[in-house]
Amino acid sequence: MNIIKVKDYEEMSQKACSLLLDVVENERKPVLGLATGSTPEGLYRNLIEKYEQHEVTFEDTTTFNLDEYVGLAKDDPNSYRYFMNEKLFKHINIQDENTHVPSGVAEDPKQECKDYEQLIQEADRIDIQILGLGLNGHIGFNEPGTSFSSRTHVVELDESTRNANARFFDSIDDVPTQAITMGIETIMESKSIILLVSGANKAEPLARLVHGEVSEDFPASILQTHGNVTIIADEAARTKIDL
Ligand SMILES: N[C@@H]1[C@@H](O)[C@H](O)[C@@H](COP(=O)(O)O)O[C@@H]1O
Repeated sequence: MNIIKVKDYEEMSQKACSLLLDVVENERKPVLGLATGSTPEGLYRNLIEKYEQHEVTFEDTTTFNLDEYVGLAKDDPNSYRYFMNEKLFKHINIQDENTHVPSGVAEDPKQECKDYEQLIQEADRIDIQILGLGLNGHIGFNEPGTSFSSRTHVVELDESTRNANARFFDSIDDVPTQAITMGIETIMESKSIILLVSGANKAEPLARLVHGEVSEDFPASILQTHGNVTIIADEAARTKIDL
């Protein structure tokens, strides 16, 4: 794993933006894997800025998001589809039909997972996948214990994950109990992966990811076995790693 050391959140976001733009500029039909949460917001702000400065076009870009809450519709401000529309898609020239987020309100969530997986397979590959890091080592919404050979599936969210994400909702009771997430094997098939890590609360999980054993108890540890992973970590997140 390649680790890029940056000073702070803003530098992490800029660095991630330039790596992503390399792909968008050099692939004929770029396929991006995108994430939600607080961590990639700065990256999206940087991408919008580059677009507004006419430095990039997204007209041939396709995107696949990692996950979505079950039960939240696309116009629910806490849905990840809403997040992506507001934080990125509506500000750039990407075509609506080329942006993919699993539906949280599909009548049959299991079928939705199959259809989503199928779409990813049809796109052939994800050129670059952006990941954040959950405090318990989750990637996407793949909680501890998820099989490394999982494909897109429905998950029960850990109480700790619901608590960590409760800050976005009125109360913990409003946080959905289930989500649809790309599987670990699906994520691992991406040609390249960029993991963004910022802030002191991520220092412990980052250390376990880098130095710990590869185990389904800590899903992000699988990244040690991928041939093209870049971790961009700021100072606060790096206090417990030895590099
Ligand atoms: N499902 C998302 C993940 O995709 C995200 O990477 C992680 C960290 O979130 P944050 O970036 O807000 O710390 O938790 C959320 O639950």
